[in-house]
Amino acid sequence: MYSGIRRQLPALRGLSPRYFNLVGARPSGLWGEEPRGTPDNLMPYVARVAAGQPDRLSVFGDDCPTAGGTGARDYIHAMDLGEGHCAALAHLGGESGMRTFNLGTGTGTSVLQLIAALEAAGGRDVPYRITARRPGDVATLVTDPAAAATG
Ligand SMILES: O=c1ccn([C@@H]2O[C@H](COP(=O)(O)OP(=O)(O)O[C@H]3O[C@H](CO)[C@@H](O)[C@H](O)[C@H]3O)[C@@H](O)[C@H]2O)c(=O)[nH]1
Repeated sequence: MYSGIRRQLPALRGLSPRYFNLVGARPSGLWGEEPRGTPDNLMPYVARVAAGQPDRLSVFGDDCPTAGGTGARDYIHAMDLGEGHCAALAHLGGESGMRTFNLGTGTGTSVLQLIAALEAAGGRDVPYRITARRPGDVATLVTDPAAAATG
C-alpha cells in the first residue's frame, strides 16, 4: 500500500513504525493496562492476578524452544514507544519518502520471566498453572530494532 502511495505522491514524507508487545501505564495512572472485560493479552491479565483477581494465570504451554519453555515476546513500555515516535519524527526532518522501522527492545522475555519480574516488583506471589498452548501462538517474537537505533 505504501509503495503505491509513494508512486502517486513522491514528495510525501512519512513514518511507518512497527509495534511489538506494548505494555505499561503512565506514571500518573491516567491511562494504562485496564481493558474492559477479560483481557486476551498477558500483561493486563497478569496484572489482575497480581492484584488478587482472578486468582491465577493460565500460562499457555511450557514446551516452547525458549529458556524455561514459555512463550517469549518483545515487550516495550508505552512511554518508551511514545519517545520512539518523537525521535523518529525529529529524525525525519526534511527528508522525503517513507521510513519503516521496528519499535522494540530486541530482547525476548518469557512468560515465566515476566511473572518473576512482577513478583519481585510487587513483593507478592503471582499464582499460575501451565495449560495447553494457545492455537496460533508462535514460541518467540522478538524484533530487530537496528534501524530505529541507528537512524
Ligand atoms: O493469559 C495468557 C495470555 C498470554 N500468554 C502468553 O503470553 C505471551 C504473550 O501473549 P499476548 O500478550 O497475547 O501477546 P501475543 O501472543 O504477541 O499476541 C499478539 O498477537 C495475537 C495473535 O495475533 C493477538 O491476538 C494479540 O492481540 C497480540 O497482542 C504468549 O506467549 C502467550 O502464549 C499466557 O501464557 N497466558
